[in-house]
Amino acid sequence: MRDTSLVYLLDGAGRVLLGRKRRGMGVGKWNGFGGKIEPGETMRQCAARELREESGITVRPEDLDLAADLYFDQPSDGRWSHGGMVYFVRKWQGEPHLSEEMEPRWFSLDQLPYEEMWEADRIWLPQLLAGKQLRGTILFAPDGDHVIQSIFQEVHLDEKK
Ligand SMILES: COc1nc(N)nc2c1ncn2[C@H]1C[C@H](O)[C@@H](COP(=O)(O)OP(=O)(O)OP(=O)(O)O)O1
Repeated sequence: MRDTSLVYLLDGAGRVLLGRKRRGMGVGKWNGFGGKIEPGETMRQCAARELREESGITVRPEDLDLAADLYFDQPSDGRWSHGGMVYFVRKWQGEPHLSEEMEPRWFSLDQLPYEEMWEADRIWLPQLLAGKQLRGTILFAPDGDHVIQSIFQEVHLDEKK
């Protein structure tokens, strides 16, 4: 699969914007906003486009703060393996709205719905929210949903804006 972006809005008042996926990979789960990179795009452009398409929110690619460089490893069917760049953003324009792909909702940072999120999120997302930058690999079980193993390393991520 093509590499993907994943964006979380932070409102500076202790809340994060998540979306409940309404179709495709991870349907029914709360997640950040994102999707597959298109030919000719940078990952930041992909992140800004996917966020706009899925929530109506507009951001400048250079306002995205890179937080993690992940690899979603699906050994039972390598076609689903892909990289995922995770960003936080604190400056945006517009109000989140329902789209074909996502139902947006603000959550308090101390009450994230981990039971209804991807299994490994509870390991890496709190670390990113605490200000760490991570590189990591998440190894999926053959069902493509449950996680067998995940490995994360704190790093300094440097990406051209
Ligand atoms: C551990 O696995 C995952 N965890 C989290 N938190 N997010 C994940 C995981 N695996 C994939 N994702 C994210 C990465 C992307 O943001 C989406 C998948 O992208 P999608 O398939 O929805 O891409 P689109 O281009 O939007 O799809 P369409 O072809 O439907 O437009 O999930």
